[in-house]
Parts: sequence; structure tokens; C-alpha cells
Amino acid sequence: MLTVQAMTTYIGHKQIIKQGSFEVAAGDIAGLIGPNGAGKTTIMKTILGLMVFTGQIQINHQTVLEQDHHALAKVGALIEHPAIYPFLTGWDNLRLYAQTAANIQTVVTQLAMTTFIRQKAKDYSLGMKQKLGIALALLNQPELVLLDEPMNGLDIEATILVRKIIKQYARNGTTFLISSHILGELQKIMTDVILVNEGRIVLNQPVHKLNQLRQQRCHFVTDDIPTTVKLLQAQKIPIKSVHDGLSIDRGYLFQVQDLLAAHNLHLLALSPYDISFEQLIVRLLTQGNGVGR
Ligand SMILES: Nc1ncnc2c1ncn2[C@@H]1O[C@H](COP(=O)(O)OP(=O)(O)OP(=O)(O)O)[C@@H](O)[C@H]1O
Repeated sequence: MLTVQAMTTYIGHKQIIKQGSFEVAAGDIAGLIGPNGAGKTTIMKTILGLMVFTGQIQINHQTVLEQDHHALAKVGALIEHPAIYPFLTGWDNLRLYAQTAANIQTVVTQLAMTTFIRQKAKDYSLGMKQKLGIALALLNQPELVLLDEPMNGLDIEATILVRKIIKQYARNGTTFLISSHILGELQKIMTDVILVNEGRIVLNQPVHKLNQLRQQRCHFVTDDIPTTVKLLQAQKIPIKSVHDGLSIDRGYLFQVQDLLAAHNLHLLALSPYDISFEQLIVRLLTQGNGVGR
């Protein structure tokens, strides 16, 4: 649905995004993850045709050009601070962009904004402004929605509601590209991960594939830990001590089992150990290894 090929984005002469390629299929929720300054906002702005770039961006097979934004007709976005007119009410802000009054009513109801939508936006709290920003992004049944830190300023109830709405739109075919620093939050909704670091796309993978990478280690206990440690160290097998036993990379499992048997050592317990999603992301960022889709 969204295809980005060799995107290079410039600010002045500086390359901010470097040859970035990724794709998001229709109805998928892609999490755009990366450290501060990695280039997440710049990627979103480039997709919206707001930056100077080379490469190709296609939305539903239509090409985004700096001078021609036809491809963006069915795209909604919330990037950085929502573009809200403070002296208009929330409703009138929505009315500026809505194709029909019914479309306004839909998002106002979905986002539970009825109680404050007729107030002037200048009197809104941070969370109310954020809700209005999300409402603007979801207005007019968009096919693609870009959300930069959508949960900023939202309380728990609103966060749960927005999460539910995003999933509901995605089930109906809307595609999402969402950045957030709160990995746990993204984990609850995203189907795909796009990892960006120093302006480069490090990884673009479905979450279920990444989860396979998390199952990398084994914990085990033997009837003689000190001898086991000496034996494995002599064989240069990297081991770590973990509470009552040892931990190895799963790739060494059969070798370790054979060694234990050959030296009359017995396994008392063996269990796979998944690193956390957060640990995996940090590892991928520090290794910097590109893993394609
Ligand atoms: N107007 C600008 N002039 C020069 N450099 C800029 C400008 N805007 C952004 N940059 C640089 O572009 C890089 C990417 O910034 P961007 O805002 O896209 O990162 P980000 O991943 O969204 O960061 P954060 O998580 O902190 O919001 C940063 O190194 C930043 O310094």
C-alpha cells in the first residue's frame, strides 16, 4: 500500500534520510521505531511531500512528488503538534477539512469528544488537543494514516480508546505508520516494525518474524555447575551465569548436550529463554545489521 524506495531526504545539503526503503501492506500497522534524532519525523514529512527528497514514494501505486500531492488525497496525518486554530472550536477546526458533517460526527463520537468539541481549542488541555489532532488525521475515512507520537499527553482511558480505534480502522483496511518512544504501547498494536537509526532503515519486518529472533537463548542447570563452566569455557562456548544455572545461545545447544553426555554431566533442567522486545530492539540498533523483509 505504501512503498518507499531509496528515499534520501535533504535539509539543505545534509542527507537526513539515507537511501531508505520499506513497505507497508494495506491494513497493517507499522511501528516506526528509533532513537531520538534517528529520522522518524523526517520520514513521515517526506511521505507527505513536505521535504526535498530523491527516490520513490508510492501510495496505492500513486507516486508522491514534491510538486504533486494527488497521491495524498486519502492520507491523514498527525505530525509533531496538531495544526489547530486556537480561536475556532474543535468542531470548526474539523469542519475546515471535513468532506461531510457526518464524517465530523463519526470521529467526534469515536474519540469521545462530544463534551468539549464546541469549546474554543485555545481552552483545550494537552490531551484534548491531541485527541483533536488524531480526529483530524482520521477524518474522511483515510486509506493511510501517519501518526507521530499519537499517545502524547493522553490519559490511560484515552490511550486505550485510541489504541482500540486504530485497530478498528486497520481491520477495515486503513494502513498506519506510527512512531512512538513507548515501545510497550506500539507492541500492543503494531503488526510490522520499521527500525530507523541515524537516517537508515535498519529493519522492516513483521512482528511475528521478529518474535522468532527473541527466542535465542537457553537456560540450563546441570548436576555440577562449576565443572560444566570449566568444560564449556575450555571449548570457548560463551556462557552466562543466571540465577541457579547457566545460559547459552541456542545455536550451541546440541554441542553442549553432547559435551555434557561425554563428560558424564547431567542436565537437570533446560528451558528456552526469550529476550524482551526492548532488548531485541537495542541489540538490533547496536549491531546495526540490516534485515530485509
Ligand atoms: N530543520 C532542521 N535543520 C537541520 N537538521 C534538522 C532539522 N530538522 C531535523 N534535523 C535533523 O534531522 C535528524 C532527524 O530528525 P527527526 O526529527 O526526523 O528525528 P526523530 O527520529 O523524529 O527524533 P525524535 O525521536 O527525537 O523526535 C536529526 O539529526 C535532526 O538533528
